[in-house]
Formats: sequence, C-alpha cells, structure tokens
Amino acid sequence: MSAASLRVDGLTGHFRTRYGDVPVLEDVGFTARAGQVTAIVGETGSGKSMTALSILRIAPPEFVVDRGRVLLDDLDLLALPERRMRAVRGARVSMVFQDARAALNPVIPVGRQLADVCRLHRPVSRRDAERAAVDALAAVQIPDAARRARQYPHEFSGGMAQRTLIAMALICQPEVVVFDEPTTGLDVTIQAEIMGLIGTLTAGGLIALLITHDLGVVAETCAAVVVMRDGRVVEEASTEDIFTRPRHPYTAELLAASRLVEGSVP
Ligand SMILES: Nc1ncnc2c1ncn2[C@@H]1O[C@H](COP(=O)(O)OP(=O)(O)OP(=O)(O)O)[C@@H](O)[C@H]1O
Repeated sequence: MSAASLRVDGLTGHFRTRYGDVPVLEDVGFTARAGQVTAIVGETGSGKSMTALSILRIAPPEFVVDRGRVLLDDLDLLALPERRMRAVRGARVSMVFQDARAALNPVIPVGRQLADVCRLHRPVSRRDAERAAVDALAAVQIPDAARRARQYPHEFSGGMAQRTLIAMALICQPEVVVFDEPTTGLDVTIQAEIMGLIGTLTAGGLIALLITHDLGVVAETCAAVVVMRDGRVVEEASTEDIFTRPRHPYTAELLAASRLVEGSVP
C-alpha cells in the first residue's frame, strides 16, 4: 500500500567547512500528504535544497544531519542502513532536478536511460523495461513515445527533456517525488504545461514536494505551503491560508515582494 504522508520531524544539520561548522537546518518539521502538492518556499539559502536532499539522503558528504526523522508513514528513512536506503531511493522516493539536460546522459538513448532505472529496482527483462520506458514517456504526454524513446537527449526540447526526467522519477511508481524548481529556464507556456502535468500525476495519490521561488506557481498548483527562512520553517499552512491570512511577518514579506515582481499572485 502507498504511504499516506511524508513527515519531516526535527531535522537539524550543518555543513563541515574548513572554517568550522556552519548550521544550515534547525529543527525543520512539516508534513506532506498524498494526492496533493506541498510547496517549500523561501529565499535563496533558506535550506530548501538541503531539506530535500536530506529526505533522499543524497546531500553532499560535508553536510551532517545532527538529528531528526524523515517518516514515510512509520518508516524513518534517516534510520535505515544505507543498503536499505538504496532500495528505497528511486523506488519509493525520487527526485526531479532542475536542469533536465544536465541530468540526462547525452550519449545514451532516452528510452534506455529510463529502462536502466527501471531494471535497477525491478526484476524485469530488458524488453519489459523498455516497454515500461515507452509507457512512462507516454504517461508524461510525450507524443510518439516509442519513436522518442530511441532518440538522444539533444533531440528533445527543454520541455520534453523535463518531462523525461519526470518519467524517470516515476517509472518505479514511487510514493514520494521531490520536484526541485522543475520549470526554471522553461518558457511560460511550457512551465504551465509541466505544472499541470505534476498536478495531474499527484492527484493519483503521489506525495509531491515542490521546491520553488515562484509563488504564482504555488497559488495555482499547491494545496499546502511550507515557508523556510534561515534553515527553519517559519510557517506551514494551506495555500489558501498562506495567501489570505499569512501568520508570520516573513510570509507576508515574501508575498508582498512576489506581488511586486510578478503582478500575478492572487
Ligand atoms: N557545500 C557547502 N558548504 C557550506 N555551506 C553550504 C554548502 N552548500 C550549501 N551551503 C549553505 O547551506 C544553506 C542552505 O542552502 P540550500 O541550498 O539548502 O538553500 P536553498 O533554500 O535551496 O537555496 P536556493 O533557492 O538558492 O537553491 C545556505 O546557507 C548555503 O550557503
């Protein structure tokens, strides 16, 4: 059965640098529920990426988690031995990074890359994995998926490359997907299509976390919002409450700044 929620609890961590320890996350806690997109917002350096990377346990080695839990229902991902975490990563929890082209291997056909991810976690034949790859491309609405699967990343537009990364994250039917600024660098219509796709996929029961600077996207796509500042969560609320009744002055500041820049935030 799929997990109903992902709960980050008391997550605290620091970077080891040559100048000493730098605190980065302090008692970060929030809950993301299945079937809805939960946004993590906050200015640059607030700790959004380190939180996300810590959930998958793929933060750089200089980053040290001091304490906390990442609970997929009752399973604490931070307490798993690395060997068990390798089985969870990609299969139950996966991540979509911002730069799709950099994340795809330029010299391997797209379908093969998807099939390889599938075979890493499932005991399926190469043929079945290739079939799953075509299905995964079709599921993210890439037209003519069987032909596209044989092509290389440079033959794909930016939007298609991003859809491919989403297909790769979803091919093992994970319960949690973290999307890290998935539409950065794409033009506005493609951004809207990708966010629409993420919304549709999530409605099927996925636990989706969206790291973003774009409060316009949050207003349109997300059900809940976690606001971070200086490595802490300052507010966690429904999107409606965040936009209409922000409790923390910093949230109000972020909204005001975003309205000035975009003119589109409700
Ligand atoms: N390799 C590193 N060594 C030391 N400190 C680091 C390192 N990488 C990141 N940090 C610090 O960790 C803190 C959190 O960074 P993080 O990348 O999580 O922020 P963010 O909210 O995701 O920012 P952005 O929106 O720019 O991606 C920042 O203060 C950053 O300077």
